[in-house]
Amino acid sequence: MAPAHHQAAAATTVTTQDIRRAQRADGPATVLAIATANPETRRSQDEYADFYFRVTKSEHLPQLKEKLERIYVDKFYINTVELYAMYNFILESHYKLLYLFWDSLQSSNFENFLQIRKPHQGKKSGIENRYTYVNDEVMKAHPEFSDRKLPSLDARVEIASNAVPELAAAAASMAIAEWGRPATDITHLIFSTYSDLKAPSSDRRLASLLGLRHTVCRTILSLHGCYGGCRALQLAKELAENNRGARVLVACSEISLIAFYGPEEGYTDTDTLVAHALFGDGSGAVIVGADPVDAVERPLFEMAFASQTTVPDSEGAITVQHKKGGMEYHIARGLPEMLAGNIKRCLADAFGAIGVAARWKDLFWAVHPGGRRILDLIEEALGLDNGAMAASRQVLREYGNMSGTTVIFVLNELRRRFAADGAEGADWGALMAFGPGITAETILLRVASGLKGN
Ligand SMILES: CC(=O)CC(=O)SCCNC(=O)CCNC(=O)[C@H](O)C(C)(C)COP(=O)(O)OP(=O)(O)OC[C@H]1O[C@@H](n2cnc3c(N)ncnc32)[C@H](O)[C@@H]1OP(=O)(O)O
Repeated sequence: MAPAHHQAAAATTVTTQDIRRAQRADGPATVLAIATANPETRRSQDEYADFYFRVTKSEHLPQLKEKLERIYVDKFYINTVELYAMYNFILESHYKLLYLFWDSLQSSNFENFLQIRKPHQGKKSGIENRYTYVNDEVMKAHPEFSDRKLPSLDARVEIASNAVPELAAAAASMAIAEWGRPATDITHLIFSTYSDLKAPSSDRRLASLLGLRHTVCRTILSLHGCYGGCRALQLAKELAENNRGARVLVACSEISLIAFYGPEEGYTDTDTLVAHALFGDGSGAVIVGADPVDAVERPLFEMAFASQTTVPDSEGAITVQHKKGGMEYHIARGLPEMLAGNIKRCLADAFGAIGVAARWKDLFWAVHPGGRRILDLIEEALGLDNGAMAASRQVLREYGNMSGTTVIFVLNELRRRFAADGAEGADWGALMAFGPGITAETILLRVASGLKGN
């Protein structure tokens, strides 16, 4: 063994810069696996108002029920119910006339005709289905959840402390299986949720459920709302690029049970109705790491750059607060306009910082589908083609707004689309989410080799 003074001399030849350089990865953080999960109960938007008003014992408030239906069904589509009844009448009594009608429809506008046959398709909200943890059994066991004036936070928190990490484990175990390496190779875990308010929190429980190593570095993000998934991905990027060999598991899990209660006449009921028209439950998991291992890991998207922008004068536009009767939302009426009005600034902050002048039309888009109108207005503000937000719209249609988790569903949907067509088309894209603040997060992505040529 070398004498102590020789060891000290050797140590001084290594600089902190050397150590830092050795710690850093060579390549950019890369998405290596993505998976999603939902609770069992799937509810179509058509039946949601009936379910919601029944389980919250609010059927004595028909005007609020009508309002909820107005929020998610286009009046034209309600009218088509009557049209469809008329069509059935003709079918029974005037067969010949119907034939002519049918013939003309086929030759002119068959699509519209099909819509007549499917009157309630949630056209206004852009949502057709949602998955929810709350069902008849939950409400039977906890009738107090219906009334936000009753103290129910303890019971909600207790349920969420199990349900949230369990739902996350369903997505994370699929992501780990896709990744192809053992769960014990995960070095960092970032968990984002607004639904769990206990400590030790969902990150600790998820690590146990997955059998992660006891030295895994855990971080829990709370109350980021709809930008939680994007924030977690941005942190994963920093960790992966600054810790050579790091493999970061990002997990997001939301169950809207924490904010489920009945409508209340005259008291912020439009916020409650808008929230109950949009929000669904789900979990998403992403594994992020730099320098993918050849023939073992499959690089899906490289994360080239990430930024956060706070929209000026917007502090009160989206707020959430835990109260004794559950979490209360406020979503400003002008939110879609406010986001669309600031979208170019958020993109300029992201792209300007790296000196990239992008044509928005040349990018692929993964935008948090907060609501149909938000996607419409952003698309319009950026002059994008109609199909540019197809992945976001598809997720909104099938799952609703699952808060911070939603963006992971959108990323997964994009991956599916790229894998199906061999990643033809746009190479670079923007992943965006927004939430309380208003905080907008942007990640510049590039399609990676694992998605090309499939
Ligand atoms: C939680 C987070 O951190 C981040 C988030 O994602 S927050 C959620 C973000 N989402 C939104 O803000 C929703 C954006 N809005 C939309 O997508 C659409 O406006 C919508 C689907 C809600 C309705 O569609 P629309 O085409 O605007 O329909 P429109 O006919 O104008 O409105 C229907 C009814 O909803 C009401 N409404 C619309 N937005 C509202 C809002 N934010 N608050 C209260 N009421 C609202 C309208 O006043 C109207 O009511 P009346 O029929 O009584 O007049």
